Amino acid sequence: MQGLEVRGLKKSFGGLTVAEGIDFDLAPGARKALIGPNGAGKTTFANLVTGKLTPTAGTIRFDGADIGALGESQRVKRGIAKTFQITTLFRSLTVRENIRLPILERRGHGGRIFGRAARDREVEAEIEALLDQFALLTLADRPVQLLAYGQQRLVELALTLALKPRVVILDEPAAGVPSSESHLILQAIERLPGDLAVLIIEHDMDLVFRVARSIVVLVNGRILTEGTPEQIGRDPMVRKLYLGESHV
Ligand SMILES: Nc1ncnc2c1ncn2[C@@H]1O[C@H](COP(=O)(O)OP(=O)(O)OP(=O)(O)O)[C@@H](O)[C@H]1O
Repeated sequence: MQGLEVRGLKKSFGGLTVAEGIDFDLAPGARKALIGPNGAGKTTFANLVTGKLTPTAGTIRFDGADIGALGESQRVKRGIAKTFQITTLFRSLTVRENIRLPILERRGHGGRIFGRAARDREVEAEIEALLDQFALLTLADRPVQLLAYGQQRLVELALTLALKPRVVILDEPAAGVPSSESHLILQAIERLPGDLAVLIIEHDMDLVFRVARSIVVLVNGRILTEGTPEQIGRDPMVRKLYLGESHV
């Protein structure tokens, strides 16, 4: 299968099992959300997929290949990326300078085929395209620390996309973003490449229901149910356990 294929995933910390029997698929072009109460195991699941954590049991395959033994940076090279956190941005550098860093990293600073000038032009063209995609062109030469919080989160997304991932995990992209800026996040997600597989972990149900075509509900480390937003919205168990009647 193309994309991500997780089977029987389990993670225990000592006697505490925080993921159990998780089967999960993410195909190219997917727009899937992972929701669940605090402590359900969402971040743990994301960290198992990126390789930050090692599973206790289970398999993770990408495009049919077992990637369970690969470390985090090897998985990034294969195309599996999780959003950068604002804390990883260089706050005194400009937006453009920040975006340049992962591009150079991805390209391995290599210049064996092209001359330096041609290579630089390619890098700058990539930066411009990302600035444009994330509506950051007018802010390109401003230090990140002077940007509004929602705009800083857009820079995070741009940095992640600079890695040219095929799977991207958006870990609470709207967390801390004031409602006056949340449309920026929604627009940015809507403008992600169509063939990119997107998994969004988010507590903001408005955002989840707008973006996701499929929603997975995690409770106590297990998948409770998976379905379309319409199915999840009217699932009585989900309403009772998590969403609360007022949300749907
Ligand atoms: N390194 C660790 N050692 C021990 N327990 C951990 C560790 N990391 C996470 N846990 C536990 O695993 C459970 C799941 O945590 P996790 O952060 O994955 O949940 P979550 O669904 O992402 O929660 P939230 O929505 O609050 O971010 C929690 O009970 C947490 O205390």
